[in-house]
Amino acid sequence: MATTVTLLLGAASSPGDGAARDGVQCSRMLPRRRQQRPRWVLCSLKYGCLGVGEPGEAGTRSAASPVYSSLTVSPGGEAAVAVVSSEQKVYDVVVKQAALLKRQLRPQQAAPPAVARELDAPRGGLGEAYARCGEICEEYAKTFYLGTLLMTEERRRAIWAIYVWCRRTDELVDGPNASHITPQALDRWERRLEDLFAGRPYDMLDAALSDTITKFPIDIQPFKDMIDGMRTDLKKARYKNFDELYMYCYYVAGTVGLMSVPVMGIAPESKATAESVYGAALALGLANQLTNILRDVGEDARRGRIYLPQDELAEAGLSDEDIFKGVVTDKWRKFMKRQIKRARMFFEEAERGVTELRKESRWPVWASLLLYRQILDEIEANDYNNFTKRAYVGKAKKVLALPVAYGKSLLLPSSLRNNQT
Ligand SMILES: CC(C)=CCC/C(C)=C/CC/C(C)=C/CC/C(C)=C/[C@@H]1[C@@H](COP(=O)(O)OP(=O)(O)O)[C@]1(C)CC/C=C(\C)CC/C=C(\C)CCC=C(C)C
Ligand SMILES: [Mn+2]
Repeated sequence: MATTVTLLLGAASSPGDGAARDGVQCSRMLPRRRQQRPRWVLCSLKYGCLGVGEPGEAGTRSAASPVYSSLTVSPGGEAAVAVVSSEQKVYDVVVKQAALLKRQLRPQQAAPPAVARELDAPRGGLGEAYARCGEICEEYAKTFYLGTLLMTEERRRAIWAIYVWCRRTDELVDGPNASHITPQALDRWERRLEDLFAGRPYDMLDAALSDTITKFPIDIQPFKDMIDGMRTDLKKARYKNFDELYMYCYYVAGTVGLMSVPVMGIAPESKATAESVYGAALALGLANQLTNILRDVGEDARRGRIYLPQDELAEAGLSDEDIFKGVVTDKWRKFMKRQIKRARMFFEEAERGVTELRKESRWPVWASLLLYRQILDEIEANDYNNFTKRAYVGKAKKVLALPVAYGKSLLLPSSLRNNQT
């Protein structure tokens, strides 16, 4: 699939001028609709094409010499239709989510599930469903679970319900029954999702999410997109370039950010636009997934999968065989440095948005950002051996991250600090 996906990257001097920010060049080739947007420039976040690497290094491209993508934009600057449509796809989801949030609308005014009436009953019905979601979340993601305890009860339960749905979706393709999962099974999972959004949950865990969507302006699209990502995972074991990888990362992880923002909520004092906060949430999902991919290179290769962009591997003089052999060479180190740099840029983009969330929601997000980002440091500390050594953040570092995250969660929204939107 040809893709160029964009995010909102803060205020720029004038719409559509391709301004550079933080050394990252922004695309001049924006869809018309975006060029008309006041005060924002949508910058292409295809960092592989936009200033990652040292000047003159392969893969470093700027707006001045656009080679945005081998498959997407001609040197003359005409973007292919396919590019715009992929780009537009994520952008449209972001805008739709932001609009729902601004109007505090529920996407589908589904009848609340029958069990919803029992919401406040501590045992049985929804009370039990949410409690079970909490237990699952605690079991799989302890630190994150701890962070959710700071949130209001309604928000915390909603995040647990979303977490559990994501975890179950991932288990379909990665869990013990994964070898039996067919595209048809994913189609059934999607119908089940539609049913729960229509107020017809199949089981108690679905009922929790079904209830959550009646309380927060959550749209079905990111959920459907995550299922699409899992479909991709079933049939695709190579990614031609960063465009393709970006789209995959959006599907399986960027979507999580989009699902979570309506629940986490934007701080009432924030001056940021909802779109920019969604952009940051998307960036956090992407950063996490890229980090996941870099950590798991060896493990994935043993399953016959290489998520790394094929064109960048070739540029670095590396082949699939090199990945399967798994020997750390200077070529590999150089390649990895570039990948890590890109992931860090997404984390940086995400950071700007975390402060815009409601105060009580910021801690778990900061904690997950800091902890995940440290995996990149660990890959470096392992001298880029992600073939046979799993980068792991030790307990002491994990514990230390929690007060740091808490401290950061007390910061004023950056839109108030530096007059950003
Ligand atoms: C403004 C702003 C920054 C807001 C914050 C938005 C936000 C909460 C973003 C969260 C981003 C996030 C945690 C993304 C998850 C990314 C991820 C690791 C996805 C994994 C996919 C599959 O990959 P793979 O199979 O390669 O990986 P494993 O080997 O299986 O690990 C996932 C596993 C998909 C499933 C995702 C989840 C189970 C996580 C769901 C998490 C939530 C709903 C809560 C998110 C909130 C916080 C604070 C972490
Ligand atoms: Mn997985």
